[in-house]
Amino acid sequence: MATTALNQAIGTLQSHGCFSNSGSHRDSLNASVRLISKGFKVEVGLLRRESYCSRKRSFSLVQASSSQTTVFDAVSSPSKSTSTTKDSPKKSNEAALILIRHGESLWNEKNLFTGCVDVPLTKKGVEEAIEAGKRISNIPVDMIYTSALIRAQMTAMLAMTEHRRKKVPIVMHNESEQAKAWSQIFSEETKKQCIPVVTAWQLNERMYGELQGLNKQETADRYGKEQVHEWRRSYDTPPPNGESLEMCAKRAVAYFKEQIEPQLLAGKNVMIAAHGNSLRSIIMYLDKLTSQEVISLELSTGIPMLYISKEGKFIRRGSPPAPTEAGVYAYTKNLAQYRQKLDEMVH
Ligand SMILES: O=C(O)[C@@H](CO)OP(=O)(O)O
Repeated sequence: MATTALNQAIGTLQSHGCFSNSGSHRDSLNASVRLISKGFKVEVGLLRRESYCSRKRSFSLVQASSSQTTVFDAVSSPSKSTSTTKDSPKKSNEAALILIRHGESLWNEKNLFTGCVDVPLTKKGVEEAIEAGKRISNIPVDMIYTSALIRAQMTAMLAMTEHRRKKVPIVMHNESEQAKAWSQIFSEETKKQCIPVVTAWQLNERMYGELQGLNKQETADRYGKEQVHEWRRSYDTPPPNGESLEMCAKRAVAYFKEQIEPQLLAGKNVMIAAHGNSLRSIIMYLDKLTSQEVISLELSTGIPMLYISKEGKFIRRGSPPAPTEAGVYAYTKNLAQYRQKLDEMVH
């Protein structure tokens, strides 16, 4: 294999802008993440919070370290207001966090290592994104973060076509002063009906180095199943000239802490559309998984997962099975009230 310098590759990455439904889920709609760790199996879903409780895990998190960016001022968000609004019935430091891995891409379909190669969704991926949107259609979304890659962006946009609030997701363009100026909105009323979409290369898929474009099965045949599994799932072994999960976490989790966590702490409801490994690293942080536990964390394409951010802690609420699932709204008073408002608006 060629010896491209990793730093060079990461530099390139900076310049441009996963849940397998494995195993025997009793309810496949309910399945979001399957974690098998050191001889015990934890299936996390809406109705399986007890699994995590039984592990006696604490969900407390480190407080966010930096202040909010000004990007979001371009489009106002309901939960920013201190008064009761249509979208956020009650001001609170509680917020919903939806994580979603992109729908199936053309290279997922072909079983090729994709990494930072910018591949679009398949028709099935488009359908998965729409289905995911239905499942979160009653959950408030004030801010959307996606990677710089089209498969995550398509997923976010397609999912939002199903949202009952019918706000318009608007991609923020802050790459230059001109881009910023040329994409301004001059109606406060219109701004209120928009959701800012922030694209960030830091949320990109892990850079897969010299595996990008190779067939996963053929690579396993050539280098051995164990070696390829280590490249794909271990925490600190990078694929040749690529990023390990640890390296991916350095940028993805840092971005989450610096940019996204302050939004959640301010009560904004956030959706993140990203990738198998960038999301694995974020989930590792949210759920305080060890480098051993994360090895077994598998994410399927197009399955949304919900967390509630409250008082600096993240509470995993699994994957909303359907928009009408009563349990979704039993999570918090705020979500129930939000849904009630949506019902009133629609009827
Ligand atoms: O090819 C990739 O970019 C990723 C996600 O599809 O693969 P893996 O499951 O090996 O992390």
